[in-house]
Amino acid sequence: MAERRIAFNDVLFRDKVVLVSGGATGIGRALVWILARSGARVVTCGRSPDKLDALRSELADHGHEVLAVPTDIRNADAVAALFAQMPERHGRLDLLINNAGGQFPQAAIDMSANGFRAVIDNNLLGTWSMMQTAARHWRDTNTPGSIVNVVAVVDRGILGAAHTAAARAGVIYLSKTVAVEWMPLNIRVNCVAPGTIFTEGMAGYPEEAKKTFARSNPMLRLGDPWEIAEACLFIGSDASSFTTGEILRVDGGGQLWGEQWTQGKPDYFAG
Ligand SMILES: CCCCCCCCC/C=C/C(=O)SCCNC(=O)CCNC(=O)[C@H](O)C(C)(C)COP(=O)(O)OP(=O)(O)OC[C@H]1O[C@@H](n2cnc3c(N)ncnc32)[C@H](O)[C@@H]1OP(=O)(O)O
Ligand SMILES: NC(=O)C1=CN([C@@H]2O[C@H](COP(=O)(O)OP(=O)(O)OC[C@H]3O[C@@H](n4cnc5c(N)ncnc54)[C@H](OP(=O)(O)O)[C@@H]3O)[C@@H](O)[C@H]2O)C=CC1
Repeated sequence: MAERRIAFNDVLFRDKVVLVSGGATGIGRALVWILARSGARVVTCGRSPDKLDALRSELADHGHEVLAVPTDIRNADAVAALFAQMPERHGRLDLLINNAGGQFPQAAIDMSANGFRAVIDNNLLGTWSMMQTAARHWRDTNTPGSIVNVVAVVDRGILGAAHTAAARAGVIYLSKTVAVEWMPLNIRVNCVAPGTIFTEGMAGYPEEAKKTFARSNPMLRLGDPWEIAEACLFIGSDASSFTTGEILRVDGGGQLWGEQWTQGKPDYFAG
């Protein structure tokens, strides 16, 4: 990631301040790298301090300074404390990328109330807390802003992940709503919907399912975190100044062709 080619020029984010949630691994880590190399001042968060320390030192080895603050996005006080650090450190915020999130694969019929709620809490309520806190910051400082929410492709549901399908659909329609409500505040709100992307997050999925993931799109391959990061950069930056309320699917065409069973394909659908 220290060397990989970037599709955009290196002035697009020069001196911009960008907050990326969940930056220590996977798509978030690619985002932190690409933004740091594009001249942005990057702030990130995550629950695990160890993972954030590793990220910080990896970037420092290449001359990039990243502010990485242990924060659970489900905790409103922690989110407020995170935002309070930014003006102190960087003076402002230009872009928020809500990438933190996740779920576990399970048949909907077996989900416990608490398991369902945990995924809604993480992906819908946590993301909303970040969005609203950022919008209040931009309103109170009378400065423009941009939000990118990393969601998922929900057009055909997400088999074996009903809780996250519900949460992501919630984020998408929340985004469309505030894209209009917050335009008087000069805040753009867009979503990037990744298809199946090879990240550390895949560790929680059964081997039987992982073997079939490449057939979830007509490219017959998994996506790379860098491919999602570049899409987030495009839609979050001034390169997309006339775009708001949009969903950019980056899924190798998976919304058109392919099957994705997060727990393996049931016999009923085989053959
Ligand atoms: C986008 C789609 C692409 C799907 C497409 C497939 C492509 C795969 C590629 C990867 C896609 C990714 O999104 S990768 C991102 C993956 N990363 C993550 O998921 C990290 C973040 N996730 C999490 O932290 C957890 O999954 C989450 C549940 C949301 C939050 O955790 P908590 O600490 O709050 O949870 P806990 O307190 O431990 O548990 C709360 C309840 O959830 C239940 N629970 C927790 N894990 C469970 C499990 N594996 N199986 C059953 N049930 C589980 C517990 O039993 C509890 O219920 P009770 O027992 O009833 O109390
Ligand atoms: N990979 C894929 O195929 C797809 C991924 N996505 C979504 O893209 C995003 C990134 O996923 P990916 O990179 O694959 O997965 P990872 O598990 O690698 O990354 C998720 C990151 O979010 C952080 N995180 C999770 N919950 C919280 C929380 N409550 N507060 C703060 N940080 C949190 C994690 O760190 P920590 O555990 O330390 O908190 C972790 O670094 C997620 O929202 C994911 O669901 C969507 C579609 C497909």
